[in-house]
Amino acid sequence: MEGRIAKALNRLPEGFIRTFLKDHVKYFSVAIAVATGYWVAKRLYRVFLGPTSNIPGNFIDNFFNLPMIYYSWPLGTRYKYVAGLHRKYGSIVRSTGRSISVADKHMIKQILHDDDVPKANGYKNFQFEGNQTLFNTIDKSFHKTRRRVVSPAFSVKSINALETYMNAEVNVLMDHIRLAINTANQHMLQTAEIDMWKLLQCTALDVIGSTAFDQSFEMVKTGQHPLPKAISDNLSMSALQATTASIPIVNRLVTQYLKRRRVRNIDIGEFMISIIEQRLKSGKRKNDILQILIDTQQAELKNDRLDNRAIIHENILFLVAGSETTSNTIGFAITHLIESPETLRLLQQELDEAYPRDVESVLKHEDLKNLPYLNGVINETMRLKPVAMGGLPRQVHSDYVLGGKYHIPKGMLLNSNIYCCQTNPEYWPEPLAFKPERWLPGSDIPADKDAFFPFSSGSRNCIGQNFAMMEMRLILASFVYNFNIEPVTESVEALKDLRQYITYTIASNSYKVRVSNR
Ligand code: HEM
Repeated sequence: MEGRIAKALNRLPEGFIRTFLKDHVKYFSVAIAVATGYWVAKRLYRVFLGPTSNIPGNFIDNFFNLPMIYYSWPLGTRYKYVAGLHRKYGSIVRSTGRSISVADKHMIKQILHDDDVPKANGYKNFQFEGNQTLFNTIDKSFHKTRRRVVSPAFSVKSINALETYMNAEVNVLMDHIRLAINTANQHMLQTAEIDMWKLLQCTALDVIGSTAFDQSFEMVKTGQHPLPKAISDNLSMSALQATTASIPIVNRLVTQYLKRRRVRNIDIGEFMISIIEQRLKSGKRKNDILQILIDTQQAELKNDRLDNRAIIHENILFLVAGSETTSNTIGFAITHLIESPETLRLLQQELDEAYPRDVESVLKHEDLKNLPYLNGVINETMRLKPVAMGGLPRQVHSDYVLGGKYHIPKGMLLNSNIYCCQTNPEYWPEPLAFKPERWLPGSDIPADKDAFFPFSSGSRNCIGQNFAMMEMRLILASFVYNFNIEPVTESVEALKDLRQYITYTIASNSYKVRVSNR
């Protein structure tokens, strides 16, 4: 060792430093050996003797604590790696030196619900220009107030008032598909090929535009609008920022690049402020989410008022949180129905019984919400394809005991892995099979509702879940009620590459189907 260090020092340029180091090469070697020994011992201690050593995991991961990007390559595939660890080691695993993944239903309930462990610091990466929102804040007291103020917009009464807006957009989608079929028929084709994945994304954006501020983006009709594009650019950049968080130099470069890009994306703020100003100037009241947020400005308590900036950022959040989440879930439901034609037949049968085909009728949420098979299809899709496939990261700010026996040191991440819990064979017979009948009353293989967290749980659960369920029921039911659906060969291939970027999705962002009128 000493000889090797001496040789290496010979390569340094002549001068004081080289002479000094060469004169003291012995001490220098000892210092390096001590530092390396300490580093190795510390890591070995963490793996074999430290407080989390009773939690199994991969030795290399825990010893080196490699940056997250290492496990996330190709981008968006980290969830597969962690699922593999759960398959190998069980319901609780160390997924890196600093992070623990949990797929045990009792422990997830403890983390998210009972102890309400705070969101991980990484959520700050999603704060556009430092603005806190319901989703990205890690400050509990900010969250408590903001949630109380925003909640009326998502009450059952408010959501019911949004059905008209949603139905208008669903009709646009149905007309669009009928037109595609008519055009195909004119060309002597019996079915039309449509990219359902993209169409659903467009529909979800139109729905959120109309319900949030009474302004459809007309994405289904025109295929584009600058606002969703600017928001999705910002979001994918934030994801990159989060993934590089543990490599400070790369993270700093990414952050600087983002700042420049965001300045170019200034139109987001301008677009939103003009909508708010138009609303205030017109003096007309609407039934949308924006109206409820604007109304808070008359609240008695100062803390309960949302200024324009807060309204803008919460609305941007709804656009992000409320679009691909629902569209991808409906999209995945369609992929499952196509893969299993009997489930599609049963769903169509249920809808036909509710709305006999010889009577012209409009599908209403009041009826749809009580259709057991429709709800079974949606729940089963969210079980196997949860939006938050990668889990829900929380961070303990003081030493913490999980499940009565795991000692988690301050600063560690606890990731509630809802996918691995929702496919945990301890709770779900035939865990990977798509079986909507699990959710029917009296089923032989009843769903374990305590092991089902698609909308999370506790104070940070999804505020938009009633909204999402209404939208998903309306769109999915209308689609399968009106059309026959068949797969396209390339789409079967597309399903082989699924990724978790922000939400769980198909890597090619495309899923084509053949449709004809029923
Ligand atoms: C299938 C549809 C949806 C699913 C599966 C879903 C799932 C989730 C999950 C798992 C969380 C917790 C995230 C975390 O802890 O990191 C969440 C939070 C949130 N979601 Fe959803 N979501 C859906 C649709 C929506 C819609 C339609 C909206 C709004 C229009 C929405 C708005 C929000 C907001 C604002 C939060 C943050 C709530 C808080 O921290 O107080 N979501 N969602």
